[in-house]
Amino acid sequence: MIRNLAKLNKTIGTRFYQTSSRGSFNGGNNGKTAFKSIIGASVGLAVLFAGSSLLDQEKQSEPTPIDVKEKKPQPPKTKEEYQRKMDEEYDIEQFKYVIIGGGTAAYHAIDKILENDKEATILLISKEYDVPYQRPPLTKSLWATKDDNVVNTLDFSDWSGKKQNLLYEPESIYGNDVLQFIRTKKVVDLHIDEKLVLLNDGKLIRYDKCLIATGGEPRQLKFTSTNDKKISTYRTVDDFRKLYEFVKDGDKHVTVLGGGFLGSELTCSINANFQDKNIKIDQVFPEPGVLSTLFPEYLSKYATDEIVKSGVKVHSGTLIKDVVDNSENGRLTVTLNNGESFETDHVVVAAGIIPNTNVVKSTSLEIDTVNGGYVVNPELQARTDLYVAGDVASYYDFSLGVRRRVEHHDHARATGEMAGSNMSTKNTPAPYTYQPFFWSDLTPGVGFEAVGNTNSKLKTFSVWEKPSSDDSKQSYTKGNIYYLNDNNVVVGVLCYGNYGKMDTARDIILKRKVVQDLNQLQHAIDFDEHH
Ligand SMILES: Cc1cc2nc3c(=O)[nH]c(=O)nc-3n(C[C@H](O)[C@H](O)[C@H](O)COP(=O)(O)OP(=O)(O)OC[C@H]3O[C@@H](n4cnc5c(N)ncnc54)[C@H](O)[C@@H]3O)c2cc1C
Ligand SMILES: NC(=O)c1ccc[n+]([C@@H]2O[C@H](COP(=O)([O-])OP(=O)(O)OC[C@H]3O[C@@H](n4cnc5c(N)ncnc54)[C@H](O)[C@@H]3O)[C@@H](O)[C@H]2O)c1
Ligand SMILES: NC(=O)c1ccc[n+]([C@@H]2O[C@H](COP(=O)([O-])OP(=O)(O)OC[C@H]3O[C@@H](n4cnc5c(N)ncnc54)[C@H](O)[C@@H]3O)[C@@H](O)[C@H]2O)c1
Repeated sequence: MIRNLAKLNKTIGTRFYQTSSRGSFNGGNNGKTAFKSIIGASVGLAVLFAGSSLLDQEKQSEPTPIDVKEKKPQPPKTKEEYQRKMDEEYDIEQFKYVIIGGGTAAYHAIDKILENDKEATILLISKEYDVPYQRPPLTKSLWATKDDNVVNTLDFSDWSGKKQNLLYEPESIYGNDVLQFIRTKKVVDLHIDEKLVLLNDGKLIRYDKCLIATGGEPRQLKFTSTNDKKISTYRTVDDFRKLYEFVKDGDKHVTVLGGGFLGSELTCSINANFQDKNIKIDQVFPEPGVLSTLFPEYLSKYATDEIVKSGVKVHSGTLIKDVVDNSENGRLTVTLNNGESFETDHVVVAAGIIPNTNVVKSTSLEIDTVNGGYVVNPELQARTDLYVAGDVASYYDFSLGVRRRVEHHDHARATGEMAGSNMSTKNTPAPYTYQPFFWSDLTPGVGFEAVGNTNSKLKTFSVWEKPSSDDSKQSYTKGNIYYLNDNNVVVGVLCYGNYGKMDTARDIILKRKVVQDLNQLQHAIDFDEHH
């Protein structure tokens, strides 16, 4: 914290916000960001810094003796006066906006607040060290740089070859009179009536409006070995740095537990980029194939076969029974529930996330007992002046007509923007009616964008482009998969290898048309030509 403040202090007087260089994507904000040039005087800067620097220190000043004869202490007359006295006594700093969590939803909320409110004072609190960054490249492009210095630069090229950096904005834009950043501190409670946030070091902060954007925590599994250097979860840039440092010199065996998005993407990226350095991977998961909660059975099988062909040893339909330290060779022994066992150097557990709903303890906030997460109204409020966005929000999906929770990037971006906008608008807050998309890339032939309810338990109808002669080896190159509910209404669409179709897919879902004859869907979405 002190180190951070020292760093932040260096930026005093700069008040310089950089425009993001990132491009736009389907449903994105067209690359526009309010982290833009705001150059001006640093009014109030000293006050905020002085306040922040006290966050980690005990209050040192002696109490001033009161002359009892001259002045009788008067009880506070108004709530505001009471608050002011309390804030002075306990060194409580006040911010117009307090954002809990330093991820994607938080970043986009701040961006909107800066756009709407020129008087904003914002405090961002994250339990991570790093300033907000995007997570998708952690399982994709960051592994493909062929530059071991990537752990320091976090520079990479995206799928189109465009140069990117993992951080949404450079460090230097945090820490000034408008935007403060507290890192490596956890919010442990919220007093909603008093509008107070409690940090794990005992400090209190007062807000006018607050956003909970705490995402989720990787599910931990218990094994006999408790060696947390060799058995890890994977969610943060720090997890990336550690795993990359571990595999970069080659000659290792890695076990990935999980056949969902994270386990499958990570397996494919490490395998594709480090196979030539003799990194061997076993992937273990209970489902019959990868991404089987999403892909129809035949496609999950195809994707799994592709991963096997790329050199990974896949154990589908299998659970890891235990992981034990092997004292003879310092490695780990993995035992499977089918009786097999093998030696490994590292186990990555990718077994889903648990939404972080542990920030409000002294007041009850409704938690969705089915989907998890804090229940919000259409304006993304859990209570007046308290908003929730991203992975941790349980919201009502207007176009699907169900309450749900979405654990994907575009939803975090869009709800972050919406919450930030609603927190700072002078107008009536707007409802979140957007239908977010998500995407994944595994092996070079396995990649897609999808929108809506794409649960593989639903009835699906797939339309595949006939492969050209060059593609003849690959069975599935480009296709559109439609997910239909019991009433034969399309509720989800997955465009496999067929990019830029999400708006058309959204329109189909929004129309809620009963599909009388599935062949009507044959040409509902065309195939793009440039890939
Ligand atoms: C490796 C990886 C790859 C992904 N790839 C894709 C992809 O390709 N496509 C896609 O659509 N989605 C992808 N996702 C999912 C997407 O990144 C998430 O849905 C998104 O990051 C959620 O954003 P969020 O802001 O809600 O939460 P997060 O980004 O998780 O941010 C939450 C932040 O809050 C902090 N925090 C939590 N509790 C507290 C507390 N009490 N006090 C202070 N801070 C706290 C956390 O440390 C974290 O910094 C990926 C996820 C991961 C992990
Ligand atoms: N604003 C948004 O909604 C949004 C969404 C996703 C990614 N991004 C940005 O994209 C940048 C790149 O991120 P990344 O490298 O982790 O993701 P990526 O390169 O895997 O994909 C990013 C986007 O490109 C699409 N895509 C992937 N492969 C494609 C292909 N072969 N042809 C056409 N489109 C394809 C994806 O569906 C996704 O929309 C990041 O800067 C990120 O912030 C923005
Ligand atoms: N492209 C993307 O959208 C993308 C990419 C990476 C990560 N993410 C997000 O990151 C988070 C983590 O991803 P994930 O793949 O871990 O979650 P997931 O829910 O997609 O998959 C979880 C996997 O772990 C397995 N699993 C769960 N409990 C288990 C247990 N007790 N024993 C053995 N296996 C168990 C499941 O069977 C499944 O294979 C999710 O929110 C995900 O949406 C998204």
